Amino acid sequence: MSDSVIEIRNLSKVYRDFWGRAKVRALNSLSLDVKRGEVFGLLGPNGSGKTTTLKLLLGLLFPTEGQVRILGEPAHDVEKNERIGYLPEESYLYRFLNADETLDFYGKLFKMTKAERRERRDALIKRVGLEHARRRQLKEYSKGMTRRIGLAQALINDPELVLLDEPTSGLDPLGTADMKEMIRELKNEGKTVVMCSHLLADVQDVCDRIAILFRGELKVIGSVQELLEAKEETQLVTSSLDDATIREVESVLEKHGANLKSFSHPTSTLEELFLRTVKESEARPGRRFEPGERPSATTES
Ligand SMILES: Nc1ncnc2c1ncn2[C@@H]1O[C@H](COP(=O)(O)OP(=O)(O)OP(=O)(O)O)[C@@H](O)[C@H]1O
Repeated sequence: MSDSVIEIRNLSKVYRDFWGRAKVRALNSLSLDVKRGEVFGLLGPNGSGKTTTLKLLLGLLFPTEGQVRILGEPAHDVEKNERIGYLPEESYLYRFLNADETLDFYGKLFKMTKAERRERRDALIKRVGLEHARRRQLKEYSKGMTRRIGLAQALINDPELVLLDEPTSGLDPLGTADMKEMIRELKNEGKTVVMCSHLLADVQDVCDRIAILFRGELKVIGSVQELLEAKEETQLVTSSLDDATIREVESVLEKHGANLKSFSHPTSTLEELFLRTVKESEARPGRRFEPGERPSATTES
């Protein structure tokens, strides 16, 4: 079995107007892979093509050029969607159903038996922390509760791959922490997660790898650790040193018996990386960084 759950090759999407005239090139020759079991973050400013990518993966849109294979099948094969969970940016759940009825409804769509539906529904409601509100109509739900039931719905079919569009948007810090924990749990269960988000700190916390899109083009891709680690610098953390020792420390650290508590490359934040990528992409539209390469703070613009 290939360890790539998603294989995107030279994918382009041009939206056309009513008369078939090209209106927007939302994606331009995108190629990337998502590996089994990783949490992958798709980032980019508004309108950079993130949602378009997710919809192409689900086969909800047809590509203008290029190929997408997902779970070993072509993206237009809708049967593979039975193995995928999708949390859209905007919830499209029925407002007059309660949480129990909602999950029961989606369980029926996946042809689950009554007993399976009940078991799955109870487990998911517990998992997303909605036990107190399971019999309230969704129209009464807060934004955070709506995100939670949306996630439960996305997981009803116990999917191998979960696509999350802005999973933490509108959540308070507690809700965000819960959502991040739930994403980590999905990873621990061996599931693959792809998430789009503008909330960079959240992405930094949960994603193994990220890609940054800019106007439909891939600009940066790599592991979060690799992209944020400043290899050209070294950071030492020691026990408190007196001034004299500090002056000598570069040459004689070991001789002075300092207690070296950590030894690492300092990391920047995903926010810095994101802003530098956008700035560099605006200044030099043709510039594309190699996998794992990143625009440095000193990149000229
Ligand atoms: N149905 C559509 N018809 C025409 N243009 C569209 C359509 N959907 C998206 N677009 C355009 O395609 C581009 C990419 O949009 P997309 O929604 O994929 O971006 P995004 O990165 O998800 O943005 P956001 O962060 O705002 O959600 C934008 O210029 C958008 O206006």
